[in-house]
Amino acid sequence: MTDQPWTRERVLDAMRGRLTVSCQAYPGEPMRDPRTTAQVVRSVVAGGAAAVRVQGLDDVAAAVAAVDVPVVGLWKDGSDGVFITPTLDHAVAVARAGAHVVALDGTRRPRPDGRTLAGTVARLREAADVLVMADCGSTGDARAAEDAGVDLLGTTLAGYTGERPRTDGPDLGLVDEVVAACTLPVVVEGRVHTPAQAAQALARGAFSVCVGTAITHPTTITGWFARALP
Ligand SMILES: CC(=O)N[C@H](C=O)[C@@H](O)[C@H](O)[C@H](O)COP(=O)(O)O
Repeated sequence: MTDQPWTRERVLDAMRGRLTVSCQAYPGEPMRDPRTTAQVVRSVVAGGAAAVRVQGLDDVAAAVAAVDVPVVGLWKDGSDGVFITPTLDHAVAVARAGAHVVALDGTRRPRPDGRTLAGTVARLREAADVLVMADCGSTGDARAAEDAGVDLLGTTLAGYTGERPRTDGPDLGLVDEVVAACTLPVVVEGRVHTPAQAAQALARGAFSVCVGTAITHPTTITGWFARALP
């Protein structure tokens, strides 16, 4: 629980130049349990995470109760097309679960509820006092999301929407483009697999860097090691 409210300014100050850790287990996985998420969240905060990113309403609520750092919340519904907090209803639910930042699909693809991103952001702000992070897949997405009134631009969907190649590491080319084209803070997210890549991303002018798999997904990390052996 927070002693002081996570105002917009406090959230941005906490994240600026620092590490956000995404703590997600996927449907059917052994760690897919809000209590486990809370333990992982506490562990990464102990290691220096300045903010956490958490998927699912119960997980968001558990994370907010577990740590005193900003919680970026999202609700994944499905795994194809627009699935990261895809509708206004999903976004409002994530905010009501206690997220300080609501991450949502920030692409220009049609949304399942037929709303525009700008309309979604405006209605979400009427319903809750939260920051909004747009998960983008290209510079065009980022420009459109900035115009739509979000607070933060994420490179989360680079390599997942068909507009950019799926690079092995973070898409630093996209980071350069978005930093040059937009004025909002840019969060580098997606395939940041080493501390050096995280530092490189920030050195390119990003506002913050978010790491998921390489810190919190043991099945994938184990696979990297297992496959490296003869
Ligand atoms: C594309 C998509 O669905 N990304 C998701 C968004 O929340 C998560 O599955 C990622 O783990 C997260 O973005 C962090 O990225 P990485 O795990 O590569 O460090």
